[in-house]
Amino acid sequence: MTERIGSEPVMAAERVSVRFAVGRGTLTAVDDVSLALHRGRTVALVGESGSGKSTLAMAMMRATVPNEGRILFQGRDITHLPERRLKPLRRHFQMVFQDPYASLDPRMTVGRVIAEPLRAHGLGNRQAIRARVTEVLDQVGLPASAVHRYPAQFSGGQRQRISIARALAARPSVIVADEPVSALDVSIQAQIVSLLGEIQASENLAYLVIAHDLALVHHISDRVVVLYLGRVVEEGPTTEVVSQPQHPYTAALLSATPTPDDPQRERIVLSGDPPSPIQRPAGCVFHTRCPIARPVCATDTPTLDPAGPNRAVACFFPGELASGLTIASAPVRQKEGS
Ligand SMILES: Nc1ncnc2c1ncn2[C@@H]1O[C@H](COP(=O)(O)OP(=O)(O)OP(=O)(O)O)[C@@H](O)[C@H]1O
Repeated sequence: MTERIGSEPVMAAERVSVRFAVGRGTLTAVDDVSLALHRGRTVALVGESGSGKSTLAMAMMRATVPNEGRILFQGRDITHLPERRLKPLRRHFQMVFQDPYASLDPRMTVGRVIAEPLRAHGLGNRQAIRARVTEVLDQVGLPASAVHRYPAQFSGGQRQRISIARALAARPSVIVADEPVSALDVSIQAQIVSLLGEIQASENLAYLVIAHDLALVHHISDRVVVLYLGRVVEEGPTTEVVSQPQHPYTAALLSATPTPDDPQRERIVLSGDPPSPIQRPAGCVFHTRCPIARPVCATDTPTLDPAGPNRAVACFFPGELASGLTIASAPVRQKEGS
């Protein structure tokens, strides 16, 4: 798939950093990350737990204010917009969460759940709201009669359809989906992925999909951004990143993802856990776990440099772990003390 993005992004993060004060220290959750969302396209944000995916998404949704950088919506800087001016814009960006059971209020009927954003934004009278609720229910493949029932009366997949209907109700332009299928049975996952695809096409939506591994990303995204300890280590068109990862961390993530066409793929087992985001390593953030790290990686920080059209990688030795075979022959260095 070639990437030809001429239009202005509907939403963008520009050099965003988010830090939290913890105890006496500072935790850097997101470090100088830029990302652009375009209508009709999906960006997948990938990384281990704690890599900063949700924090970045929250900053883009303006649920938090970044410490540095800018958030743009339709070209407008909304980074420091006060809530009263942000509120009318909020209907344009909606979220779908991992666990539809936890994210849907169990005391509300499905009708109320879906109508809630419409009411909150004053989008129509009772009759118009009812009509819209029926419309989005139909769009997600649920009967109009669902409005009278409660979320608990539905299966996991149906509940995720309800969450999607709720996100769609106010006709947003951006949907952030945080692990939208990982809580669902494998048999249901494909249905929800294809539903999200159909809805994206019919509504021309921009998606940001958060995922901790690359398995889902393959089917759902045009572009992938790989985060490690709050930094982008690699980004590019999904098909290219997945077939030829340039960063050893991406290669490691991919090696953990079984693919039917490459069952022989060797696993790169990364030694140790990610370092604490409070005490981030000097040099390359990944060097303490990197199987190909050299001395320079511990002292100098690689910048995110172009690695082909629409691709970028932050590594002094990009491409060294590009294929399963190379991975297998590369010794995995055990870090002392880990
Ligand atoms: N409100 C907060 N206060 C302090 N630290 C926080 C806060 N929110 C997030 N963090 C920290 O920021 C880092 C990034 O967390 P974040 O939730 O963004 O990662 P993630 O990649 O989304 O992980 P997961 O896949 O587990 O959701 C973590 O170290 C986390 O502990």
